[in-house]
This record gives sequence, C-alpha cells and structure tokens, in this order.
Amino acid sequence: MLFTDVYPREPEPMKSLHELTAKHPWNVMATSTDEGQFLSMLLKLIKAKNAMEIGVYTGYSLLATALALTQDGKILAMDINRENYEQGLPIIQNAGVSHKIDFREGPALPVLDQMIEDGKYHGTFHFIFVDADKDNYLNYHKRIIELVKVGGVIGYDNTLWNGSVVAPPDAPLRKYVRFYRDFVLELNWDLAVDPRIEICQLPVGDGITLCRRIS
Ligand SMILES: C[S@@+](CC[C@H](N)C(=O)[O-])C[C@H]1O[C@@H](n2cnc3c(N)ncnc32)[C@H](O)[C@@H]1O
Repeated sequence: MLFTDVYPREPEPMKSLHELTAKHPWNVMATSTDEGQFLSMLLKLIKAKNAMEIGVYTGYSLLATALALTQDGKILAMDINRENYEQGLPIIQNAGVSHKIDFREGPALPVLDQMIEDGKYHGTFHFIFVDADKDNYLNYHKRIIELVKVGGVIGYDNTLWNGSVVAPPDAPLRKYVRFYRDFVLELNWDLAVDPRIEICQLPVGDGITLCRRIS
C-alpha cells in the first residue's frame, strides 16, 4: 500500500512523506511490506498442509498460499464473488497449484457453521487467513477458533486499517475507513484478551494479526 492510499486525497500538490506524517502521525503505520511474500514464508516455516482463506478476490494471497503449502496441501477458499476469482484463475493454473484449491462461492459464515456442526473439521486447519468483510471478523473468530489446530495459526488482515486504529476521533478519514474502524478496533481488543490464543500484530501490508491457538 502507498501512503497516498491512506492520506485523504486533497486537490493540492503531493507533499513529502515527512510533511504528511508530521501532520497526521498515524500515517507512519501504513507500510508496504509484501503480504504474499510474508504468507509464503510463514506457511513454509509452519509446514502448513490444510488451509482456509476467507476473502479471495482475484486470488493474490490464495496463489501465495497455494504455492507455499506442502505438495499434498489443500486450501478451502471462500468468496461471495466467483467472477473475480475466475479472473485470476489462469495465473493460478499456470503456477500449477489449482488442484490444491477448493473454491466455494457464497458468504463464508454458513459454510463455517456447517463445518462446526459436522464436527469432523474441528482442530484440522494449520492456517486460516481472514481478509473479507471487517464487520464479520469477530463472527469468523468465534467459529474458526474451533476449526484451527492447537498450535495452528489464524491471520487477520487489515488490523491497522489504514493506520486509522491510532488516528484521533476527528481525523479526516475516508468514509469506508471510518465506517469499519470500530469493527477493527473491537476485533483488536478482543483478540488481545482472548486466552485461547497468543497474538502478534505485524506492520505487514495494512497490518496482519497472527493468532496462534494455544488451547
Ligand atoms: C480484500 S478482498 C480479498 C483479497 C485477497 N485476500 C488478496 O489478498 O488477494 C476481500 C474479499 O472478501 C470478499 N467477501 C466480502 N464479504 C464476504 C463474505 N461474507 N464471505 C466471503 N467473502 C466475502 C469480497 O468479495 C472480496 O473479494
């Protein structure tokens, strides 16, 4: 992400990053480390085999994940929009990893509910990446904490939410950033006190919080 994505657009010449951060210090929280590279490294380190992704879009993080899973790895990928997934699919196919992907079109919550009800998926996922509707992150957490293995990892994307999580209440935020900020803040608070996990919030991309299930 570029700092120009974070900073409210103004009809005036671009200022230096120094000037912007001096005026709105939360901008420094917007970083540009590549999320795909990070996921790839993490998944290889933990030797992830069974993964899930909520929020696929055109499949950038999905491709990084599918490439990094073990040879026999599988990823359940969910998104309400198949068209976007299909746009990126040729690249996934060229990379030779499409056989690892089980794509389901539709909202993720009912699928998770079904998996919980089935019982056989409890504690089976090595890695779960959540990058979808921010207002549902806590609903996802309630469910996927049951589905991830003890010792496995959940990654929540956008937990710095354009740096807005530390912006003052009257900060000039874009409308959608302001709308979802409270949901992200609530998630961050809840994760911080959840005794079932240990967490680490990283300034990768727009902020990724890793949660290792400990009980
Ligand atoms: C930020 S994009 C995902 C980007 C992708 N993870 C990447 O890094 O390349 C968010 C996606 O979440 C999807 N989404 C929104 N609400 C959803 C829901 N209730 N269930 C599943 N996917 C949803 C959107 O359709 C969108 O494609």
